[in-house]
Parts: sequence; C-alpha cells; structure tokens
Amino acid sequence: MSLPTLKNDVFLRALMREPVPYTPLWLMRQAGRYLPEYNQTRARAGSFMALAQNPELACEVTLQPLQRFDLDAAILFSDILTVPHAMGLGLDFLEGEGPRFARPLRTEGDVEKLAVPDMSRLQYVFDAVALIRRELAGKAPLIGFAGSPWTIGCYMVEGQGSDDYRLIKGMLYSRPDLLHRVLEINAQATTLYLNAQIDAGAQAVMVFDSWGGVLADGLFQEFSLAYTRKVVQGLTRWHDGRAVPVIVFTKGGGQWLEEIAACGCDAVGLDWTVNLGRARQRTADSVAFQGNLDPMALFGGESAIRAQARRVMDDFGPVQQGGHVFNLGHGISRYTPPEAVSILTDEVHRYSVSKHSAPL
Ligand SMILES: Cc1c2[nH]c(c1CCC(=O)O)Cc1[nH]c(c(CCC(=O)O)c1C)Cc1[nH]c(c(CCC(=O)O)c1C)Cc1[nH]c(c(C)c1CCC(=O)O)C2
Repeated sequence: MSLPTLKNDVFLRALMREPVPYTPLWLMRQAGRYLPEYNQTRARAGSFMALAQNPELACEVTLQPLQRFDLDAAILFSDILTVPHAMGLGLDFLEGEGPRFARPLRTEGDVEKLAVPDMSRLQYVFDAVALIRRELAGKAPLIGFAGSPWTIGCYMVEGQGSDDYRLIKGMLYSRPDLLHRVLEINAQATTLYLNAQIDAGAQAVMVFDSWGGVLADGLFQEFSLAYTRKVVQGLTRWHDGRAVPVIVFTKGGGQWLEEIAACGCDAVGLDWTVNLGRARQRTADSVAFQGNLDPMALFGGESAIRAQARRVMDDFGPVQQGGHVFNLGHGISRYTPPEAVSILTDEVHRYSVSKHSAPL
C-alpha cells in the first residue's frame, strides 16, 4: 500500500540543512498530561502501558497535539522503556511515581541472562507507527525514537528513576565489564528497534540520552557516547526514496558537543544551557540543531514566551540553510497551560519567516 505524499516536509529538510521557508517546531512530550484530551484517553486505557500497547489509542494521542497546535512533526506515542520491558524486566508505571521494573539487573547472574529481545515482542510499537503514518495522511512527518543504551541502562540497573545513580555508577566503577555487556546488548536491541520503526514508517528518529549528562568526562565518552555511536552507525539512513535524519539528544551534554556532533547523526538536540550560535561555531555548521527553550519559559506569560522564543532564534543567527528545528530543551511540563503552546507556535512560525530565504 502506498502512503500519501508528505505535505509538510519543512522539519525533515531543516534536519538535513536544506533551505526552508520558516523554522519548523515540535515539542518533546508534546502528547502528554498537560492536554486534557490526553488524560481522557489515558483514563479510558486504564494505565500508561495499556495506552502505549494499544496501537489505536497510541495513534489517537499521537495526533492530539497536531489537532490543537500548528506543529511540524508528530512523535510516536510510546516510551523509551519498552525495550527493557521486552527484555523481560517487567515495566510498570506507578501512579505519581514514574516507571519501575519488577526485575532490575542487580547481580552478575542477572546480567548474564540478559539478551537482545525478539522484535516481535515490540510489534505493538511497529503497528502503532504504521497506523499513525496512515492516519497522519501526509500532514506532517512522524518521528520514531528510543532511549540511548546508557539511559535505558540507568533504569534497568536502578529499577526506577534515581537522584544519584548510585547502583549503576557502583557497577560502572566496580565491574565495568558487566556494564559494558549490558550496554552492548542495549545497543544491538536499540539498533534493531529503531530500524524496525523506520521500516514501519518512521521518517526521522531520535535517540534520547537523557542521563548522559550525569557521567564524568571520559566516562561519558566510554559508557554513553560510544554506544549511541554504535546505534547511529547501524541505522537505515534511506527509506522509501528519502533520507531518514537521526537526532541525538544528550541532556546536560553541552560540554561534549563537538564529540556528540561527530557520532554520525544529522542533528544534535540541545538543552537550554547551550547558546545555539556558539554551538554552530563549535561544530562549524556540520550538523543541524534542535532546541532549546527552557520548558519553564512557558510559565512566563505571553510576552515572555514570545521574547524568549525570539531570543532562541536570534541566538541561532542567520539561517542560510535550514539547520534549526525549534524545540524545548527538555520535555514539556505537565502543568503547562495549553494556550502557552499556541503562543509559542505562532511566534516561531511568524518571526522565523524573515530569517529564511526559501519561498513559502
Ligand atoms: C527518560 C524518559 C522516559 N521516557 C522518555 C524519556 C526520554 C525523554 C526525557 O528525558 O524526558 C521518552 C518519552 N516518553 C513519552 C514519549 C512520547 C512522545 C512525546 O510526546 O514526546 C517520549 C519520547 C511518553 C510518556 N512517558 C511517560 C509519560 C507520563 C506518564 C503518564 O501519562 O502517566 C508520558 C506522556 C512516563 C515516563 N517515562 C519515563 C519517565 C521518567 C516517566 C515518568 C515521568 C513523568 O511522569 O513525566 C522514561
């Protein structure tokens, strides 16, 4: 079955640093609890996992933010922890507490038993991707995603979120061989997982290295970036007659920008601590950038939202080619008033037109 042609490819072109008529935008966690319609669908599903595992409902919530706001990309509704769940670790989302694994990796025996899962266990994700592509009807491109091997490793060893990463860092310092085995398996699984999303119809993919920034210099390169690089280098980069851009986002990774940009990705996601103009200089415009408004700026009221959005675009500087995808520097807060997002999309689209040379 052939899919409808893409009517808005500004996001994909900006990632490939081709000329675009305006700066495209989407928001990390754009489908989520700040939207009342998301909370309604989630209540119908009963739990986060029931929602993520039901392709029809996952498709419904993926499309919700695009129905409300003028966004230039959709992102698959799922979670980075579906991969360790498929490895048998037993994922659950406890109300108000976030993700938790019933069987975290704590002993040498646990690590020895770990294996790359059969991708058929993640078929619900690929079914959701195919369904979303159909329902999007070419309105906007669809982003697939996965966690980085290190970031999903943090949850697999800690068993849940952590403030200090004591357990995984304890393993890193005492038994680096065990951690390398976990990360190698994660890298292989993540490569297969993202390629299957691309086969099912994902038009760009993003690797979330949300916890890369907690590592010491030298250890970030060895335990996070080396495995992200393996994933990136194993990805299908051309599908259905078009490039599939790859975005790598390391929260707190600004000091390693040059090294991250050299991992083979097309675009680097940045948090709000990094100046976009200096990021371009440091990488000699060799990659596109995605980011990087502080998500809390959406609590500042209309004039602050508009001014801060312009500041991000001015920091990026003149846009001869594409190269900038506007986003937040991390996920949108669940307490964000939805109207703040309408103001943001309006300002980014309106203000950025004058910065671009390609015709509308
Ligand atoms: C670290 C991480 C996770 N998941 C993810 C990351 C990396 C991005 C980041 O750094 O924020 C990625 C993710 N999680 C979710 C998406 C969906 C797509 C999107 O709209 O961006 C994406 C891309 C849905 C979700 N994943 C989760 C929610 C909220 C849970 C709910 O509806 O009950 C959503 C919409 C749950 C989740 N999932 C995770 C945590 C820590 C939590 C609980 C924290 C919280 O409550 O916000 C793990």
